[in-house]
Amino acid sequence: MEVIESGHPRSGRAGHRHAGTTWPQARAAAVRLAERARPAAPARVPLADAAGATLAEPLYALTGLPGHDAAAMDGYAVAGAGPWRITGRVLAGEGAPGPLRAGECVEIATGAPAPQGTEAVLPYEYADRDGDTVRGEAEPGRHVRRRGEDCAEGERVLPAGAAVTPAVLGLAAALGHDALSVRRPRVSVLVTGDELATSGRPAPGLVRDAVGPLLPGLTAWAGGAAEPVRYVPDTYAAMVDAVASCRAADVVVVCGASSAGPADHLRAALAELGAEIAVDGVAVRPGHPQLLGRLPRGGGRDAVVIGLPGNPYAALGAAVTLLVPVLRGLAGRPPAGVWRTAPLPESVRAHPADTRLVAVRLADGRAVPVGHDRPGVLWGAALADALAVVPPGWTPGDGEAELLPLPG
Ligand SMILES: Nc1nc2c(c(=O)[nH]1)N[C@H]1C(S)=C(S)[C@@H](COP(=O)(O)OP(=O)(O)OC[C@H]3O[C@@H](n4cnc5c(N)ncnc54)[C@H](O)[C@@H]3O)O[C@H]1N2
Ligand code: MOO
Repeated sequence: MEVIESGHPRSGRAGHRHAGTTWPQARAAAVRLAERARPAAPARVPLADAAGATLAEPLYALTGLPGHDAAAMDGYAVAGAGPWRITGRVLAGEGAPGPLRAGECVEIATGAPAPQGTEAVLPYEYADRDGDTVRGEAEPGRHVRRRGEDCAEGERVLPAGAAVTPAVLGLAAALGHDALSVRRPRVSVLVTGDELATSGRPAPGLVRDAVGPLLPGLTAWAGGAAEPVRYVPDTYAAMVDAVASCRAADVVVVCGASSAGPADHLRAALAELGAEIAVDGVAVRPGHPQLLGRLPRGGGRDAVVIGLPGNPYAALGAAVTLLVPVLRGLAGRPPAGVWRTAPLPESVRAHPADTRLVAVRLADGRAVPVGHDRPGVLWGAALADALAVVPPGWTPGDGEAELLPLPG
C-alpha cells in the first residue's frame, strides 16, 4: 500500500494520532483522483430512468422549438389589414389549415399551427367579432411563435457533463428524445461493525446503523447510484473478501473500521488488495480517520475507494468531502467550485489545528449553527442546509466561510 498524499505520523499500529493532510488538500485530492480515473461507463436509458444522472454526450435538438409556426394566444390568426373574414378554425394538435390571404383569418388556439401567411394573432380580448367578421388592432408579428425561434433543429443545447435535472428531462422530451446516454457512477456500500442493528430499536450494547440509510440518497444526489448496502462482519478476512468482491463498482465506500481499534481492518485489507492510498487521515473535525485511494480491479479498470469514519456525522462530513467530488468527476461533471459563502456568528469556535465542519442553516444570507453536530449524531445535519467549513484558527474578522450544500 503506497501512501501518496502526506498522511499523518503513525502510531505503532494502524492508529491515527494526528492527520497531516489538510481538509482543502483532501478535497483537492478527491477532485484530482476522479479527473485521472476513467469516467463511469455510459449507458443509454429511457428518460424516466435518467433523472439525477449526467449527460455522457451533448444534447441536440431533434426538432426545433416550436416545431411549427404556432399561436401564442387564443384568438384569430390574421393576414393583412383588418377587418378580417373568418375562414375556419384550428385547434392545438390539428394540422395547419391552408394559407391565409390578406383580409382573412382563422380562429386559433394557443399552440395550434398558424397557417402560412399568418402575420399576427389577435387575442380574443382585443378582437371585436361580428358574425364572420373580426376587427381590431393586430401588431405585425405579435403572438406568433415562429418555427425554431426558441431553439433551432440540430442545435446543441447542453454539453456533455450536464446534470440531468427535471428541467433537462422536460427539455429532452420537448426536443424529441426518448432516451439519453448518461453516466451514473456505481457505488458499492460496505458498512462494518458487529455492534450494528439494521431494524427496530437496538438491543442493549447495539447501535442502529445510521450510515447505510444515509448513503444511497447522498450518492443519488451527487449523481451516482448506490448498490444495496452490504454489512461486513468485523474480521480481516470478511473485509478483504467484501472489498475484493466489489467488481462492478466505480467507487467502493467502506464505513467504519477506519480507526485504530482491534476491529479496524480497512487499511490492512486495502494493503493486501494492492490499493494505492491518496489520503490517509485528514485534519478535520469530525471525520479525521477518512481515507481515499485507488483499488486495482484488473483489466485496467481501477475503482476509487473511500473510507468513512463510523461515527455518523463524521461519516457524512467525510462523504461530502471525498465522495461527492469523486462522483462528480467520475460522472464527467466539471468540478463544483465554491457553492456559496456566508458570514458566521462570533459564537463559532475554530479549532487551532483542524478544519471544523459545522452544521448550519441559512437565514437572511447568514449561516446559523443549528447545534447537535457532535460526531455521533445526525440531528444537526438533519436540521441543516449546509456544512460550514471553518478553517483552523479562523476568527470572525477572517471573513465569510465556505458552505458545502447538503441534499435537501
Ligand atoms: N485510538 C483511537 N481511537 C479512535 C480514533 C483515533 O484516532 N484513535 N478516532 C476516533 C474517531 S474520530 C472516530 S470517528 C472513530 C472512527 O472509528 P471507526 O471508523 O473505526 O468506526 P467504529 O470504531 O466502528 O465506530 C465508531 C463509533 O461509531 C459508531 N458507528 C459505527 N458505524 C456506525 C453506523 N453505521 N451507524 C451508526 N453508528 C456507527 C460505533 O458504534 C462507534 O460508537 O474512532 C475513534 N476512535
Ligand atoms: O472525528 Mo471522528 O471522525 O470524531 O467522529
